[in-house]
Amino acid sequence: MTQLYLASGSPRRKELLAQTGVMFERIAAPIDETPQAAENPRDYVIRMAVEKAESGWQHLISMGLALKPVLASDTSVVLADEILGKPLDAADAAAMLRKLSGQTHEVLTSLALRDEHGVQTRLSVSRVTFAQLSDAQIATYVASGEPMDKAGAYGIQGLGGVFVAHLDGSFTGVMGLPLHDTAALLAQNGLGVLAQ
Ligand SMILES: Cc1cn([C@H]2C[C@H](O)[C@@H](COP(=O)(O)OP(=O)(O)OP(=O)(O)O)O2)c(=O)[nH]c1=O
Repeated sequence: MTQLYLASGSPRRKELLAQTGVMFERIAAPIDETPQAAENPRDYVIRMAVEKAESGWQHLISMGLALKPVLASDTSVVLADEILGKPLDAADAAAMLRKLSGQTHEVLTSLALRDEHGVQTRLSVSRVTFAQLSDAQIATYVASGEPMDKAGAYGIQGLGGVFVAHLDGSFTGVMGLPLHDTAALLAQNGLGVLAQ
């Protein structure tokens, strides 16, 4: 029986949430992901997860579905206060990877859990150091297609993992859903193995 709804179209989040053993269904939660002028990156990722969870909650109400908690998340790559979202095209992906080359950036992944009492949030912060990348390596990686639907134009769980020289934080957080933080948030609501 469904215990939770996941308001996300991300295949990574579906796969990671399944690892927690909680029974869930996915629902769509389309929102406008444009950052506000001068918005702090941490405020931005939290706001995105809250808006996705709220959109999912309103969807349950409008469809007359059973009201179960709605989980949503957002991931941004932040380099020196610049938010790198998903690349617009191959040229944008290559430009992001040139910026990340040889540098340490932060990956922020927010969580929001909406239920009848309101919304609870968490933020996972990881620091990722990229090796120095050559133009040829960037071109080959962009041609693989992997960067296109990912924040910062890379996937640590795929070929992009070979560029990661060092990680200080949560691997699953960088991938899009920090498993421990997610399980801890669910446990506060009596769900999942950490609630036992
Ligand atoms: C940095 C990084 C990001 N990503 C992915 C995770 C997210 O799916 C995506 C960031 O975009 P998001 O806007 O956080 O999520 P999304 O649009 O893919 O899905 P949703 O429907 O939940 O809004 O980048 C990886 O898969 N691996 C990585 O190493």
